[in-house]
Amino acid sequence: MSDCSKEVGDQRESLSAFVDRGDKQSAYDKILGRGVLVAPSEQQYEVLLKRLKQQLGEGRGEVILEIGLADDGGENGLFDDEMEAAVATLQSLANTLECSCVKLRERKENRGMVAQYLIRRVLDACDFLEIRVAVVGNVDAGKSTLLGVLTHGELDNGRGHARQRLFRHKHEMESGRTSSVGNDILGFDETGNVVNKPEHGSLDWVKICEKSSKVITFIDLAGHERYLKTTVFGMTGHAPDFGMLMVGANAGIIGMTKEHLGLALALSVPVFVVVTKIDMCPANILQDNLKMLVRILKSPGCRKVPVMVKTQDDVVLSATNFVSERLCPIFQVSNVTGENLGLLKTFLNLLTTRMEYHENEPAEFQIDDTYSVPGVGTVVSGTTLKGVIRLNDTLMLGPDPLGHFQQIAVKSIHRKRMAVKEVRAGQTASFALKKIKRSQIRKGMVMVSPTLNPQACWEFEGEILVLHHPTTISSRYQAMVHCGSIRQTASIVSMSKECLRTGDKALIHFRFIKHPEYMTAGQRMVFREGRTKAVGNIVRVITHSTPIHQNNRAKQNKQQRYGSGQSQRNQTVKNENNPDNLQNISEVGDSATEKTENLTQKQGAKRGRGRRGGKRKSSSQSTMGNPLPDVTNIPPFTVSNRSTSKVQ
Ligand SMILES: Nc1nc2c(ncn2[C@@H]2O[C@H](COP(=O)(O)OP(=O)(O)OP(=O)(O)O)[C@@H](O)[C@H]2O)c(=O)[nH]1
Repeated sequence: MSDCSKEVGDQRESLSAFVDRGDKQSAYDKILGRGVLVAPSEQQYEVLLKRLKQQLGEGRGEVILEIGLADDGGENGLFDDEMEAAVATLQSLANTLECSCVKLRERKENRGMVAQYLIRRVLDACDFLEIRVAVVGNVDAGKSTLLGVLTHGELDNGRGHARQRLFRHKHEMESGRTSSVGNDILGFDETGNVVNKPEHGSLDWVKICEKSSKVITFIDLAGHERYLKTTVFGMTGHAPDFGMLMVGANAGIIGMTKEHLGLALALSVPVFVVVTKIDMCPANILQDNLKMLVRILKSPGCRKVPVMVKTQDDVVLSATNFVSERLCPIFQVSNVTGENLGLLKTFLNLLTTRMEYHENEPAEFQIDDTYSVPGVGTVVSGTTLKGVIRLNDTLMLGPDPLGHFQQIAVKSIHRKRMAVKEVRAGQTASFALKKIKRSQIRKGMVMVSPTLNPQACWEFEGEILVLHHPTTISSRYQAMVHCGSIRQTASIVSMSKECLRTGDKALIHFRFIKHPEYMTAGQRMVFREGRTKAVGNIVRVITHSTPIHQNNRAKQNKQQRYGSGQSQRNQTVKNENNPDNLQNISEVGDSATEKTENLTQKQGAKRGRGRRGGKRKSSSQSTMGNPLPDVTNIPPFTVSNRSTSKVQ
């Protein structure tokens, strides 16, 4: 048995198990057992049909079933003729429900064979299941290259050939570095075949979507520390279902790898790892780097169960158990020879969305970008978080700098550049809006159902865990709040503890410094500045009927006058805590490279202070306990900076 089978073997789903989960008093009891599909009676067939339909609904159109397992602890497996009959029944059930039925794997058990099948609904041309995968990892790990190879079906030459198709900016072409949040798609049809067919080097997204039952959207994030702000925004604002952490086989866990892993963990995004460049890495170095990776994943900060994926069986087992968040499948691939890319594709084909969907919930859509399209007008893109949004629906767009929401009509809807009539929770989309200028909209705004009667907030309370801070955090500290597609500096008004160090938890009262935002209790948030990072949940949103900004400014000015002394005191406090949390990731395998990096960072910070003459800082650059930024210089009610370029 492989490592993978050992790790996840006990969690296997079987058809009998899922039937067993139903109402015990109903007819399900009578159809339990290994032979349930072999020769079902008419009544049993109807019950199976009903259960399969329900299961497909829960799985947003697909389910993986295992046939031949005994439900009573008896002997597993079906004889050949029994298996044939069972598969015929399953095929017939699938056909009745307009689904495909594809064998994923089979294995020999003590009595006979056990097999796993993927049942996937055949969707019409306008519909497809969408899974979002955030691609993270250090510079040069091969992120853009892997995406180029997967989406364009052409191997790389080891010198940056495949990634050229994905770069969006001239400077990216020249430097070979990703700096923006990019989207690439990979479509699978109902039988799991890749549908991407580039024509003259470019992909027609509409064609891919029309032919696909499932579309994987890769959110390609920058690996360089300089673009960390954009990477954090990609992880929070684009609501990924999964994170794909890329590691270069030669380089191992260096630079931003741990930072990105920590971010995914903090946001509870399940992660799988792809080790690239195995074609050019000496075996001993690969083994050393894999050992280090496994050590980090198992460390108290991560508490993952790493699993090397080497066979088709491993793929199915890890994909079916992946939602558990603890499992961390590891792939070893080469973008040049194509080794193991087939396993990775099968895995991607089997991933299921994590976002729940309830048709009757009021709609909520978060905006992560805005465009002005000639002939169309203002277009916003983002993710549907709840409910359904249909063509010509009227929604509330906001909040504006005064905290107001305005009614807005949806003129047209696109999913992956394909015109559709509706979008549901978990799906990304672009809307053309009527009678609104692009300058009136910014990232972080929402469009919600009028029934929600949305309220904007300047202040909120969050329960926060400090993952890393060199000294202590106290009231008046300012840093960037990332929450969904919100990205704004907030200051700490008060805390349930006097000061916070690495590993501390506290209830914190925050206040945004520029404009009010729309938030809801329960949302995950990241509070960060450089490598200082705190994560947590919004527990209370404090809404005010009138803007409190002006009052706050007076208060903040006062605080600013007294802030500096306090900050100097704080800076001298040394962190002595060593809690069992995410910060431990950085303690595993600290290398000389990292130390050099930290040093460079510190020197950079010093240089930065020198340049600014140690006085005024921009809000996003403020450091803990240092004087607050000059809020008087921020115009009271202006729309925040909205750059058209995504480079940050
Ligand atoms: N030999 C070999 N080279 C690879 C492989 N994958 C990527 N490369 C090369 O590694 C270099 C860096 O790859 P990129 O895809 O740009 O790395 P990245 O992680 O996207 O880097 P950023 O965009 O800066 O974050 C390129 O020259 C690729 O051709 C691989 O599997 N084998």
